[in-house]
Amino acid sequence: MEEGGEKQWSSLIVPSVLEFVKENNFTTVPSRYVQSDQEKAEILDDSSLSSEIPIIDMKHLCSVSTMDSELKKLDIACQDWGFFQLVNHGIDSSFLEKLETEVQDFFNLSMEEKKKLWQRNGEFEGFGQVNIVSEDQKLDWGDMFILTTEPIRSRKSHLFSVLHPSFRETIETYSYEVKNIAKILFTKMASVLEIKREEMEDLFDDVWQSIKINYYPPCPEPDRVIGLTPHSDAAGLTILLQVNEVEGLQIKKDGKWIVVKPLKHALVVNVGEILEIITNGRYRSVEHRAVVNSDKERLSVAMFHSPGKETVIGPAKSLVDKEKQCLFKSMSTQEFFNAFFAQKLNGKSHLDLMSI
Ligand SMILES: O=C(O)CCC(=O)C(=O)O
Ligand SMILES: [Fe+2]
Repeated sequence: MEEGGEKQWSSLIVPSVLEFVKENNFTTVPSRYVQSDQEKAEILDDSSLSSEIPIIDMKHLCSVSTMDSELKKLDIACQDWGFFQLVNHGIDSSFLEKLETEVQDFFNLSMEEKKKLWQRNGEFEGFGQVNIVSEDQKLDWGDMFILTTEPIRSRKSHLFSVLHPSFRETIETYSYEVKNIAKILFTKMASVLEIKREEMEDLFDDVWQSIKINYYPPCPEPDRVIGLTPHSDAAGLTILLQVNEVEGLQIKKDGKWIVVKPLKHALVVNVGEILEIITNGRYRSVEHRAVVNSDKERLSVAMFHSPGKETVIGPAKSLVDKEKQCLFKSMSTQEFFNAFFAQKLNGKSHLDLMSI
């Protein structure tokens, strides 16, 4: 669907899982949410590696005496894991608590209130789902709300204006703070990879940031459903807050699923496909998923950071000049996203589109 010359990644409209849970007394999950045994049996969970997911300290990254060793840790985290937990990031704890409470209140709004914020036909932002391309596709056990936060000119006023003013202000502040963290991380990564600083800055100067709030209701048969289908993020960098400290996020490492244990107020940072492309494959965008449980709801807030829609993405020139081998094609962020959202989530399969 085209609007103002921009492609909208329309997804089929699906019912709210939270509403279903609230309105029905049930013990068996509707078939549309039941995953095939094949999908589930494939890989085992492994909790022993959870504690090895790297933790990066932002203060160490930014202070002269500790910078070098923390940069090394960052580099290894992005190469070997594609994921790390960021601590001492500078966002105030009391602010994060406010955000967490408001996010919870937001999903508890009445259905009537939520309808004002539902995806309009063919639109991507608002309450709803993404990557739903057919009526018989299995659905995830979760609801989501998506909003573009940057650039400010791209904000959808019909959604922003309906948000409660206090929540709107919280989202604006959070968006600003997280954007700055993302920009610092991009610069640090450029320095350790010896990508020219200006080249990285130019890519993310007009950063395109969106917020996605995920809500996974409890499920009486958690092992038969999936909260969020295995995927890797299309973005450059995702910065995620595990809101209510309920486990659910898992990343795939060496064929096993590893839990990313919630650390209070730490930010989970992961490399997305665009960063894998820019770094010519040095940094890896890793497959991850969210599982649900039988008695606790789970919430997370993801912030995605990508180059502006018209910006051309491809392996950084200053890197390829040295490495002499270019692994990916170049295309605009918009074209890359068009391809990403035209299909259902399926691990990392769409990165193949960019491979040379
Ligand atoms: O809920 C989570 O922890 C994962 C969310 C996620 O991967 C996403 O929104 O892309
Ligand atoms: Fe993700």
